[in-house]
This record gives sequence, structure tokens and C-alpha cells, in this order.
Amino acid sequence: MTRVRVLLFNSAVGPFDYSVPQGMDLPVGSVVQVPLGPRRIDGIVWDAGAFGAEEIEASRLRPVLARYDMPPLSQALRRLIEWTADYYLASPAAVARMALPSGSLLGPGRSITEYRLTGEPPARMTPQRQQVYDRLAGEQATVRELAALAEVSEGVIRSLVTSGAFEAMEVPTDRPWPRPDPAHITPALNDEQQEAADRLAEAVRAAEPMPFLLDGVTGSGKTEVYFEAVAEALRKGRQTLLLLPEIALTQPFLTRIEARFGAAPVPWHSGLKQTERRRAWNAIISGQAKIVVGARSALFLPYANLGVIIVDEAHETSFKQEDGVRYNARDVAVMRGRFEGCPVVLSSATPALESRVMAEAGRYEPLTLTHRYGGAQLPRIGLIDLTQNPPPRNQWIAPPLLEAMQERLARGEQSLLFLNRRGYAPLTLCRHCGHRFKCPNCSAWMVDHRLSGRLACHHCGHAEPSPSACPECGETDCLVACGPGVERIADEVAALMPEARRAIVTSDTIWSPEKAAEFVAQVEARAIDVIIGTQLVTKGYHFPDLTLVGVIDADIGLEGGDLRAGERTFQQIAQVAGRAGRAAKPGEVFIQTRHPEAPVIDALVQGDREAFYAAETQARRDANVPPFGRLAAIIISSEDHAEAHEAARQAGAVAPELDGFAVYGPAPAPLSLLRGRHRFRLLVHARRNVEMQRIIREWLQPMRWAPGVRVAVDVDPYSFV
Ligand SMILES: Nc1ncnc2c1ncn2[C@@H]1O[C@H](COP(=O)(O)OP(=O)(O)OP(=O)(O)O)[C@@H](O)[C@H]1O
Ligand SMILES: [Zn+2]
Repeated sequence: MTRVRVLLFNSAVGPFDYSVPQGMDLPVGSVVQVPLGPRRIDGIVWDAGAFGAEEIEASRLRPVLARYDMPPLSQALRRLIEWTADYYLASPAAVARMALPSGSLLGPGRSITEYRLTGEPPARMTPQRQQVYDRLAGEQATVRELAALAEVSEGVIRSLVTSGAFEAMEVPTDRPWPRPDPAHITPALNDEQQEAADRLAEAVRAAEPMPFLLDGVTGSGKTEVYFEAVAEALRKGRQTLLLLPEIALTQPFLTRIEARFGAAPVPWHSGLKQTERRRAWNAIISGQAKIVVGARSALFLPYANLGVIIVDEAHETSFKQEDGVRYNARDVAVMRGRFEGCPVVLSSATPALESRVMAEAGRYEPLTLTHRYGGAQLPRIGLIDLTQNPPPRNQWIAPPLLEAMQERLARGEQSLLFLNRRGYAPLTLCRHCGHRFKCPNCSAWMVDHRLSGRLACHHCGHAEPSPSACPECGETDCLVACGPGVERIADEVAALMPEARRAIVTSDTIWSPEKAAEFVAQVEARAIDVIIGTQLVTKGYHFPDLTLVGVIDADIGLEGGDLRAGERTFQQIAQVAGRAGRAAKPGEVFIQTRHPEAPVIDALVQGDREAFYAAETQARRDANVPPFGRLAAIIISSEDHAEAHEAARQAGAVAPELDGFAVYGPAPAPLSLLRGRHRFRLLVHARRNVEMQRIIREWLQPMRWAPGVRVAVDVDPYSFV
């Protein structure tokens, strides 16, 4: 072949054809460097004729410059990239970049230089250099990573390298990973676990491209069951990809895998250092990494031979990526399994309604675990009606819950309070003039974070020191915190039960795998009596002495009223309730609510999951919303309000009018200002059998936008702000 089609990275143009130089072997999937105008640019050799690019005459083709020394991307991965781009209306180049993240093009076997302090201070000390010495003792990393850790510029680090204060360490990035052993420690499974495990192992053995819905109550041993699928993949010499929703959870989980298989798995997430990333990458693409545990970004990597994909806590909405390519990792995982020819396991105690409907339709195979392992009982769930039994003013723990916590403390057992709100209070206002603290970049209130002494916006990250006076009227001692966040609940616990040892668990306190491990160790050592946490504590943890769970405000999640409000509330509360009484001691749960009559609250108290799913499914079917009908959100934004408004109006004016394809809006988005951009929204509601993406593409592609306008399409949206 003398001509190849190349999908270009980092470029809005292409794909283009190039000629193949004499002697260069370029199978489809090869990663190459090609000329584009005066530049050299990376790309992937794609299937001939793909993407319908225009044909260039052979005589005008420019030659491929070089081929990277790595195996070509497989056909399965190329199909996945095409499918994802097509389904989520993204550019194929943007999706392909997720398969080859930065640093992956270095070639195998290279080492990376890291630096560490020699201990010999430089002749001249500046405040910045001092900061380096204060913060980087014992650290070893690349210049860029060190600069980030010490919060100084890379120039400060480099000048210290030159002056000899740092020494260079070559870190090889092709060190092999220890080999996991499928038979290291094999647990004895109970009957229903064994049945599910056998079915999964059979599917792995036969390489069935079948999605499974592993649906088992909290503490039923879903993890032990899908470990048997991992064991089977190991026996076949194949790789496992295990996707987790939250990086903070990974450390205890990695330890658990190591205990089962005798070797640590290969982690993949955005927090890896360059050397770790490079080492993981080499092992993934060569097939040497047998068990990869990752965040959703691990989904597009070029595995050499996948044997099974597992999505743990598959109902979690954090599998949905909300910027760049807006994909749902759970759904893309199912497609990857189909293209790779391997089973996919969606594991959850509270499956997404979409997944349940797929199982009912026979598209996913259901595997069910009906009871907790080892005779542990599901917790008893009780209700506290806040209209009847309110806590005192400016407190949030109602008397019956407080009493139950005191009992636990006396017995040496642990309690968990759940409130899905970070910080101390969601709103601060001035009692004197009524001023409310708002983010300058977003239409959102600033959240009071007392632990860090700041007001912070949870949308854009803008933060300012906690004010002592009102910026509007200048009064002091007039600022009031409105409503609770976890920090405020922790203060309340401190006031009511001073002897109880507390831990606050949110992304502010548990921001690294090490922090998560520290927290787990403390709870296990019984150095904590009361845990106060956000959704971060709802999943995964297994604490035998935790016997009480209190849901501070079950109504919060229902307020927004979006499509999944009821489902999400059900999942969160069922998950957090599932942390109670997982071992010998029975668990108890109190749900505080002002709406005891709400169907979702009632289903939780009755323990009637099936009734909840049935009612919710019927309601969605009646309204023809997902998974029955389809939605897509189109967000049009600009830093200039008039420009955004005009662009949205124009898009709305030429919206297609078709049977089974309705367009609502444009209207200002609920978050009408986000990171300084004004946002307007159109919502597409389509029937299932309508080619929604094609229609949207043909509608929006010909439109010409003002330079400051951004148009984002969100297919199957989860966020309605
Ligand atoms: N067959 C078994 N042999 C020994 N221990 C088991 C077995 N099955 C489950 N367990 C133990 O029971 C506890 C709960 O199991 P596991 O974490 O797998 O449940 P899960 O269904 O994934 O829970 P959740 O969804 O609530 O996080 C764990 O400590 C696990 O090691
Ligand atoms: Zn903001």
C-alpha cells in the first residue's frame, strides 16, 4: 500500500491521506508523525477511506515522517473510538487522544528523570527557595511535579537543579509488575455467590461479549463474585479492566485485590506521577499488566488482550464525564466489551434504572445476590419526621437520632452521619443589609469552608478568605451562615457529644488515596466514633463496628426535581444505609425528612426496592424519558451575554421540526453563569427510534458561530444545570 489515511491529533482538520515511504511498514492502527503545513503532528493510521475525507491525488501526497515504536491500535479500539465519536457527537481526534494520553508516545523502555533534594542548601536562600525546602523534603518527582507540589514556578526548581541542590535520579519506566495468582487465596463462596461466579467465569472462558448486571444487596459479596471472573481471565492469560467511580476509594481496594491475588494491581488515574503513568502504560500496552484498576479515563487505553471489564458501583453518576468528550463510561464499557469480544460486569446494589431496563429486555444478563454474606442482616430503617420531631433551632440532629448515637458511643460502636454538602454552610448572608455572598464567575452562592477559613465556589473553584465584615454595608458581626454542611454537623456533634471522636469525610479531607487509607485505618483501629460525610462515604467501605447511620436531610436530593432526582435519592440513601451492620452486630438507620409520604422515602423504609423501581420505571415510560425516550442537551455559551443569547436564538430558529424530535428552548440554563460564561440551553427530546445524533449533527454542523461562542452537546445528559 502506498497511501494511508491518518487521523490527526491536536488538529481541527483531517483526516488526511499521506504516502508511505519506501521500507516503512505501516499497518492500520500504527501511531505516526506526519507533516501538516510547516508543523509535525501525531496521528493514527486509520482504515482506508474512513471518515469520508476528500481524496488527494497520489502525486500531491506528502510522506509519513516516522512511526512510533509501539503496537498498532487494534481494530476493536478503532471501532470503539469511531463509535464514541459518533454517538456522543465528538471529534474522532478528541476521542483518540484519550487512547494515547500525554507521555504515551515516548517509546518503550525509556526512563524518566526525577529529582530530589540533596540536603545541601544553596548559597543564596530566597523565600521561594525556602518554600521548596519546607515542602519537598523526602519528595522525588519530575521538575514539573515538584514545582506543583511546592507551589513555585518550574524556573525556581530548575535553578536549584543547576546549583546542585537537587540531584537527578533516572527512574526506569519498564520495570515489570508482579504477576497476580488466580489461586493465591480463594474464598469459599456460598451457593448464590458460586452460581453467579460460575456464570461469569464461563463467559470469560468463552469470551462472550455479554454485559452482566451483577445486582446484589449491600454486603452480599459482589466483589468476591467478580473476583472469580478476574481469576478466570488470569488463568487465560488475559487482562482485566476494573473501573471505579472514585479515586479516593482505590487504596483500600488495591489492598483487597492484593490480598486475593497476591500482587498489587496496576492503577490508572489522573493523580499518577509521570514515571508511574509511563510504567503503567508500558505494561498495559504490552499485556504485562494483568489487572488494571482505573478511573473512567482507563477505558480507552490500548489493552493488549482484554478478558473482562468490570464496572464497580456502576450506578454512580461520576462515570459520566461532564467536559471535553461527554461520555458515560458505563455505557462505553459495554460497547468496548462488544468490540473486544469479552464480558462486561456492571456491579451495583442499586443499579441504574437504565441497566435494570436493559436486563428486563434481555440485553444484559442479570445475576442476583439476595442476601448479605455470612448471615449479616440488612439494617432496620426508621423514619424521623422533622415536622413532628424537629431538632432545636440551628441544629440538625433530631432527638431520636442523637439518642441512638449516644447509645452507640456508650457501647463502643460507631455512627455515620450522611449529608451531601461539603463545607460549613451553603450560604452566607448579612443580617444587617441582606447581602448574600455570590461567586463573581458563576450564578452560585459561595460556600463557607471553616476548616480552611474560606468562602469557595463549588463550580469554578473561586475562593476568598472568610470575610469579617459585610462588603456591602461594612457592618461587622452581622454575617450569618445559613443551612448546614458536614463541617457544621461535626461542630454540632462536638457540642452535643464532646467525648466522641469525629472524622469529616469529604473531597476536602480525603483528597488522595493515602488520605483514604489513613481514614480507613483510623476507623478500623476504632479511633473514630462518629463519621460525618458526603456521598464519598456512601460506597465501598466495610466497617464491622459501624452500626448506626443517620441521614441528616433526605429531602435535599429531591429538591432539584430533575429526571433522576428520585432515583438518585434512593441510591444514595440505600448505599449509605448499606454501611450499617455489615458484620455480626445488627445495623440501624434513621432517615430525617419533612416528606415522609414521598414514594422514595416510603420505599426505603419498607425496604421495598422492587416497588420503587417499578413505579419509577412506569413514570419514565409514561413521560417517554430515558431510558424510554432520549434526551440531549445543547449548551451555548459565551463570555458575552448578548453573543450567547443571539447564538442560542439562531440555533433555536433553525431547529428541525420532525416527528418524534422535539426541541425545547433556548432558555437561560439554571446555572446561567459558569466560570464567567453566560449559558443558554436547548433540550432535545426524541423518540427512541429516531436518529437523534444524525439530526443534531445535520442541524448544528452548518451553523457559523461568533468566535467567542462555544457549543457543547451532551447526549444522554445526567446534569441539567
Ligand atoms: N464468600 C466469602 N467468603 C469470605 N468473605 C466474604 C465472602 N463473601 C463476602 N465476604 C466478605 O463480606 C464483606 C462484604 O463483601 P463485599 O464487599 O464483596 O460486598 P459487596 O456486595 O461488594 O458490598 P457493597 O456493595 O455493600 O460495597 C467483605 O468483607 C467480604 O470480604
Ligand atoms: Zn464560581
